[in-house]
Amino acid sequence: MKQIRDKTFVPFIESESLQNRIKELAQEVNKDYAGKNPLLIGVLNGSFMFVADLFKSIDIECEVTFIRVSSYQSTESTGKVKQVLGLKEDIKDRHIIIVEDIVDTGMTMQEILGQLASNQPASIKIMTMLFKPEALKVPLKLDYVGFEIPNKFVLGYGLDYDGYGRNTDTIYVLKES
Ligand SMILES: O=P(O)(O)OC[C@H]1O[C@H](OP(=O)(O)OP(=O)(O)O)[C@H](O)[C@@H]1O
Ligand SMILES: Nc1nc2[nH]cnc2c(=O)[nH]1
Repeated sequence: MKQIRDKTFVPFIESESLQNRIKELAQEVNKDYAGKNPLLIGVLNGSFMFVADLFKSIDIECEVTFIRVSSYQSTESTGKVKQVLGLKEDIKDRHIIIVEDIVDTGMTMQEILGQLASNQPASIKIMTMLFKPEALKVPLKLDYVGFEIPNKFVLGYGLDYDGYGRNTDTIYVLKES
C-alpha cells in the first residue's frame, strides 16, 4: 500500500509487467519506423519515465523531444483552453510519435494532435502507456497502447496525485474504501 497525502493506493501494474510491455512497444516502433527517422514527442510531466524507458529500447535512428500542455481558463464560455508549449523542432515532413503516460478523457491529446497537425508533419501517431476506454469523451485513434485500464484514478511511474507520487516503478490504483 502507498499513502500519498490523504489518499491510499494499492499496487496495480508491477514494474516487470510495465517493462516487458514497454520493450514490446519499442519493438513495434523499431519495425514500423525503420529508415523513417521518427521524432518522439513526450508530453510533460507525466510521460518522462515512460519516454526514458521506451527510448532506451528503440534502436533505429530517431530523436526525442518534450512538450508541455498549459491549461488556462478561457475568457469566453468555452471553459478550459489548452495550449502546446515548448516545441522547438521543425516538424514539417517529420514522422511524429506523440508519447503520453495516460489518455483519460482524450481532451489533452485531441488538442495536441490538432496543434501539431497544423505544422504539416509527414505523419502523426499516438502512443500511450495507459488508456481508459470508458472515460474517453472525444473520438481518438490510439496507435500504440500499453495497457487498457478501468476508469479509476492511478498513480506512479510518472503519474501524480497533487504533484506527488510520481517516483515509483509500479503503477498504483486508488484503494476503494
Ligand atoms: O485525457 P485527459 O483527460 O486529457 O487526461 C490526460 C492528461 O492528464 C495527465 O496530465 P496532467 O494534466 O495531470 O499533467 P502532468 O502530466 O503534468 O501530471 C496526463 O499526463 C495527460 O496529459
Ligand atoms: N495521476 C493521474 N493523472 C491522470 N490524468 C488523467 N487521468 C489520470 C489518472 O488516472 N491518474
